[in-house]
Amino acid sequence: MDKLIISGGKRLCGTVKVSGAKNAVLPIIAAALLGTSPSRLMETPRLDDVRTISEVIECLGAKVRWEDTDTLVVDSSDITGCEAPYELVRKMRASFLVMGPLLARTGFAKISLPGGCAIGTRPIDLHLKGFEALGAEIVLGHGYVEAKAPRGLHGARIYLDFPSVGATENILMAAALAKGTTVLENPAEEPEVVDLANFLNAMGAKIRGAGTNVIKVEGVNELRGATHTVIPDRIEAGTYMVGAAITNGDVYIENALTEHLKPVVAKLKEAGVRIEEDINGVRVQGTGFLRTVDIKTLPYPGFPTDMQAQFMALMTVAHGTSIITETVFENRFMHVDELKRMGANIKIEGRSAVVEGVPRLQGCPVKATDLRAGAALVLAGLAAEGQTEISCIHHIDRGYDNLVGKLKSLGADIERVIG
Ligand SMILES: CC(=O)N[C@H]1[C@@H](OP(=O)(O)OP(=O)(O)OC[C@H]2O[C@@H](n3ccc(=O)[nH]c3=O)[C@H](O)[C@@H]2O)O[C@H](CO)[C@@H](O)[C@@H]1O
Ligand SMILES: C=C(OP(=O)(O)O)C(=O)O
Repeated sequence: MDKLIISGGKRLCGTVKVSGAKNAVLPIIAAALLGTSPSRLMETPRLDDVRTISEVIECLGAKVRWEDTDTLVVDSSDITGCEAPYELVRKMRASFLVMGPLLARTGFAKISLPGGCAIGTRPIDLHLKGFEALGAEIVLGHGYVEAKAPRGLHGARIYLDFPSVGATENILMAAALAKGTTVLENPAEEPEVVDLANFLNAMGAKIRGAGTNVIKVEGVNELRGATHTVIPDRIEAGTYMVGAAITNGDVYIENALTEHLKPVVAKLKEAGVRIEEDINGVRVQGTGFLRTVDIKTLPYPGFPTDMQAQFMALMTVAHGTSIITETVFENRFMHVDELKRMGANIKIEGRSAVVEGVPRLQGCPVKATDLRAGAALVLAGLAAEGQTEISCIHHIDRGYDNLVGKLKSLGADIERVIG
């Protein structure tokens, strides 16, 4: 098992470019299954999750190849299968996003029930509610979900009890080929949903209102492949912004869209971090003094849950007390125990963590429990006194493209030790 070894205390300085968004490209790769001709996806990040979902759609008969460093070509002209196996779906929940396209394209889909993961049970009831509303028959059994629509799908009015990102995306992909009009109420409004809708429209879909609280879809008979540039990863960008702040550094994050990061920018400014936004990115400078601030995670446009762990790492070395409340997932404080091993002073009270800032963290061996918890430990290690050794870094490999290379280019003392 590989590990990361970080010697803390180095200021991050310089320029880093943000890669394409994991949470945009995964549904977009799934959506390419709808196309009867090849799609070219530019700014595709080199992530384990991209490899996993590529394996899933190859199981279904799609052909996937890299055209150059960051362009992925997906050819789903011939779909030969309708079943996504457990060993792939369990690796990455987002594999479940192939259900909507498969159902719409072939009238049948059999997908392994996605397990939960460290951050919560992560059910799929809203996905299935949407598919049934569109006319699919759903059968659960033997760890699989089967969806059948032999006569095709039809439009429907669907209300989501919670603005689930995945359910919104799965339903949009299914509705794109349904007969008639679908109205989706209370959908997720994340930028990644908008990017998916833009890709689907480039394929010939008729989707209006993505990014608002009502989305309308006019079903069409066929979708063709399209060329699309994936939006920058706002969570990767936010992670490097916190990296600059926690090391009292000075980092220009190229390609960052701060429009997608308003709550993170606002909270970093409240904490005393200097932020200069421009059309090509954002400059983040530490000011030598960090104030604690309170955060509460919410669906977009609220503070993103995917930035909660990273921000908590920052608050562990700020002056004062911070209350961090996680409202989206029921178990997303797995990083707390590991940060406490490094000397952080954190108490969990229900869905909130009370963080008392300490002067400095101490490097030590810690374990990544999930993707963003791992990112938080990297940030803590960059600021800590001494050496931090992070194990189980396969979690981190899911969502950060060339993390070690990018941090090294900013002056971090970090090595990946092959285990
Ligand atoms: C690949 C991808 O895009 N992952 C993101 C996506 O995950 P994902 O799409 O899984 O997250 P959801 O928005 O669906 O989940 C949010 C909440 O809704 C609940 N829920 C979800 C579906 C459902 O059918 N029933 C239900 O109750 C979940 O348990 C969770 O408590 O959005 C999350 C919330 O922004 C992010 O943290 C993830 O990084
Ligand atoms: C939770 C995340 O991703 P996933 O939904 O793929 O687990 C994340 O990106 O923080």
